Amino acid sequence: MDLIEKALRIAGEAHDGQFRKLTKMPYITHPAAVGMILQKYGYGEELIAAGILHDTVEDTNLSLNDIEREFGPMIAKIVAGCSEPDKSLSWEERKAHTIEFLKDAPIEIRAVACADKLHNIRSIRYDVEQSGEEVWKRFKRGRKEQEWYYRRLVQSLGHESSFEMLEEFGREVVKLFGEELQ
Ligand SMILES: Nc1nc2c(ncn2[C@@H]2O[C@H](COP(=O)(O)OP(=O)(O)O)[C@@H](OP(=O)(O)OP(=O)(O)O)[C@H]2O)c(=O)[nH]1
Repeated sequence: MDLIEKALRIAGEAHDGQFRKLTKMPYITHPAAVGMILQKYGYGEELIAAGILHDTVEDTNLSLNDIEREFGPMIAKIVAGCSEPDKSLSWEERKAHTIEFLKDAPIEIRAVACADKLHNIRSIRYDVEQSGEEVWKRFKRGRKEQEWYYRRLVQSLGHESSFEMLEEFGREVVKLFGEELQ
């Protein structure tokens, strides 16, 4: 079976019944959008499949072994790189770990993580445009902390080298939070 079709079927089933935070939007719309973003920026089917699968280990019953068995070591490595290793830690510790890890992560992990964060920040912007500042309440931390997280993500993802999708992510961060005051 085509790799992307297989990723959609497996992720679709694994995320069945899950929704984006406090919405009626089926969760699978997010990983599918991440795959589409990667396709738009010219990445190949292995990265697109990894993008579609990126939240399966963190948020569903699938394990990294399941992903490696079905999709091989490269896709499993990317999914591992996009998963928070310890969900029991505080929000601050988990996000600080992501920021540090992405600084010198392999480019294929940075590309999928960037597509993930790009879709998340765009959906926040659309939600704020539609529903106003109430939207921040659905997250574990509010606007100020999310601003800190997204600005650090732009720096961290560009620590080694920049790429086209990261430029777009940087523009989205400025659209939502404004230029950073020095
Ligand atoms: N923008 C947005 N995000 C949503 C929505 N529903 C779920 N999420 C997920 O929520 C996370 C941010 O929510 P927080 O409350 O700040 O943190 P937490 O769930 O990770 O504890 C994002 O994770 P992340 O750590 O930034 O990345 P990742 O988990 O996708 O890798 C994102 O994937 C939604 O409707 N809009």
